[in-house]
Amino acid sequence: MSTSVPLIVRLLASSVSVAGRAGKIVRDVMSKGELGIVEKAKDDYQTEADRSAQRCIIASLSSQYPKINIIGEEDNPDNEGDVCSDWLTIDADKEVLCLECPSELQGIKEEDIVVWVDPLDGTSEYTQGALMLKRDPWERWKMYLTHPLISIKWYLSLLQSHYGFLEHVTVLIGISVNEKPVAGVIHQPYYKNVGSENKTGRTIWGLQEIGVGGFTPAPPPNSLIITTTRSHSNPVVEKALQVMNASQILRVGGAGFKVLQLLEGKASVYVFASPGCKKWDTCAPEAILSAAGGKLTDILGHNYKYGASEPRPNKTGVLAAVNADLHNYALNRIPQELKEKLANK
Ligand SMILES: Nc1ncnc2c1ncn2[C@@H]1O[C@H](COP(=O)(O)O)[C@@H](O)[C@H]1OP(=O)(O)O
Ligand SMILES: [Mg+2]
Ligand SMILES: [Mg+2]
Ligand SMILES: [Mg+2]
Repeated sequence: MSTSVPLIVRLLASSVSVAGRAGKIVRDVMSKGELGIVEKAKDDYQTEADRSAQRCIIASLSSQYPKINIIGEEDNPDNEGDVCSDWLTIDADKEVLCLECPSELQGIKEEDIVVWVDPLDGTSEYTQGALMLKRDPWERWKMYLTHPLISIKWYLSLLQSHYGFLEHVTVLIGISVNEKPVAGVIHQPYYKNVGSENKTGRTIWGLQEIGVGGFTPAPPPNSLIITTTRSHSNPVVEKALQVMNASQILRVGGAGFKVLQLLEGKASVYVFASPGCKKWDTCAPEAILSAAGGKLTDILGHNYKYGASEPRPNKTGVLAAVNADLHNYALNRIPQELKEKLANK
């Protein structure tokens, strides 16, 4: 790769390639069927796919950019240095390498950059998607035959909903400079490309001032459609949804997938009034959403900072929208007492 390409563009191009490699690891772990689930805390799981994908990403990026501070979600105490050569990816996406460098980022050095890695966003949906894939096809038919009350339609919709969860899984690589997310990658390992392309997965990228790529942006829906958590709700999260006066609420997994829904016109606002998300969940989505003209803040309307010493949790929740007007609308709808409740937690 030519070193005449500006650092931020090279790093984004490398991140696009390595995110695709990590996505293949995520699919391979699922195909082997041994997920190696570990419970890190209540409702907070890690699988072999989270661990391996992170090792692949961090080893690949740090071998090429040794002075960049790379922070990943998972602790891998046993295997930090153990990365097979097949995982080391030094390719760079050719289309991204041709991008212009934003004027503000022309002189930056590796030391100025912090990269936030979520090797698998939507672990809960990944493990639930696995439940259905694991079941033997013959067992499935037996279940149908021995339960005459279960209609084929009902069974197919159940199957679809579990397979559908895998679509929520993403690999996130967020690039921040001076505490601000400036570029990012969302890779969706289970996205099914329709048409002539016979490949699974897609990679979406964004770069400040330059724009977004890897998908076709769509205008927001005509009515207010909110996207929110499906696996980490609580009464405060629900209260913040009720006050929005939305025409529809979509409950899906992962911060990456919810921001994809905003970018693709499936929803207009993402509301999560709870502290569960961390910096690696929001860095890449925020960078891409801002590059597309959207906005992501906490529930109080404040920007998160992405310096290496910042606390990991996004304590005051997530509020994102496809544009500043809708963000403002949603921000004004959230009652002050709810904002205070989160801020004082
Ligand atoms: N209470 C929580 N504990 C751990 N992770 C959380 C929690 N809430 C949210 N997250 C992380 O934020 C992402 C978005 O949340 P949600 O899907 O609930 O909207 C989750 O996929 C998860 O990331 P990850 O799957 O990478 O651990
Ligand atoms: Mg996790
Ligand atoms: Mg995550
Ligand atoms: Mg994760």
